[in-house]
Amino acid sequence: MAARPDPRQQCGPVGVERGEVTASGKVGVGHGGTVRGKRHSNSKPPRRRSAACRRRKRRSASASAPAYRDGLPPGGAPMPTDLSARIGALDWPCLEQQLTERGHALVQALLDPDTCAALAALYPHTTLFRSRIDMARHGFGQGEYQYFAYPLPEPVATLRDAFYPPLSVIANRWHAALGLPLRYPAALADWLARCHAAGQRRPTPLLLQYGEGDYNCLHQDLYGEHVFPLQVAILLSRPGADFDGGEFVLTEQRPRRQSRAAVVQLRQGDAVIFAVHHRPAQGGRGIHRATLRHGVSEVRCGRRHTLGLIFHDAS
Ligand SMILES: O=C(O)CCC(=O)C(=O)O
Ligand SMILES: [Fe+2]
Repeated sequence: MAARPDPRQQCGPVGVERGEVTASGKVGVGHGGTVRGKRHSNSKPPRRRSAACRRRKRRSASASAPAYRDGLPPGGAPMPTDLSARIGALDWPCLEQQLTERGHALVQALLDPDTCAALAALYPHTTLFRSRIDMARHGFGQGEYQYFAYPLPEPVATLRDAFYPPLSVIANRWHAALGLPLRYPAALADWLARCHAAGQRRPTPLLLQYGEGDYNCLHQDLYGEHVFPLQVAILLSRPGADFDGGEFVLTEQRPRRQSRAAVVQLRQGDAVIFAVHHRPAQGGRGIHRATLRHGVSEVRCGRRHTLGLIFHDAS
């Protein structure tokens, strides 16, 4: 049978903008600059499981193999040897256009399933991490995440190193467009040296883990005065197989307008690049600052893991 043409907008061989669902509404207004902004109550009414969730629960109860391979040694995740080169070879002009027009861009199938599974399997290796956050305890949502400790394991270090240079070019153009004087150096080490000199020394790349009923409230990942304006999240689990629900959501607030929401449909191994807190947006009266927040809708069933790459370190 002939393959159906993929209606999604292509961004070169790897970067692809997948179809997205957008909606308007009053979401998260008025928390400009709030670190992990909008919070709400964690008490929820009892949930009715969908038939698909019930079927998955029965299947996973009888399955003999775990969803993820376990027991990888620190730094032992298999890394595609060409990962750095592949990131450099992405269609950056196309990704920049998407970022500048919408505040997010999608890179399809950046990591292969084995690498995703190996990364998710790092979660129980607590010695790899500097701290673990219970989201409900902080009012951030429900679920948990851990910040990696330095030295970052592979392929996390390579991913962060390789994404930074092309993103710094975009970040500098955004700053120029917004009339901000700060410019970012071309190498991650130089940017991190600036963060460290200002007391932001703790690594921020993180691994997130969600179970049934978990969610991540809309927030901004700000950890101090020094902010790199773009970040990356990579979905490590398989939607529809490892979990249902749990969609990556972004909201954008423009001056004097209601917020716009976007659901980015990620598949396992896809990376979404997005604005941490602001992006330049073209308005009727010139360029202004749009404010962004991101989060994850409720995971209806199963388990979802994500790798987050944030480029400023934390104080
Ligand atoms: O789990 C997700 O998709 C969101 C992760 C996130 O908030 C982050 O990487 O900063
Ligand atoms: Fe985040």
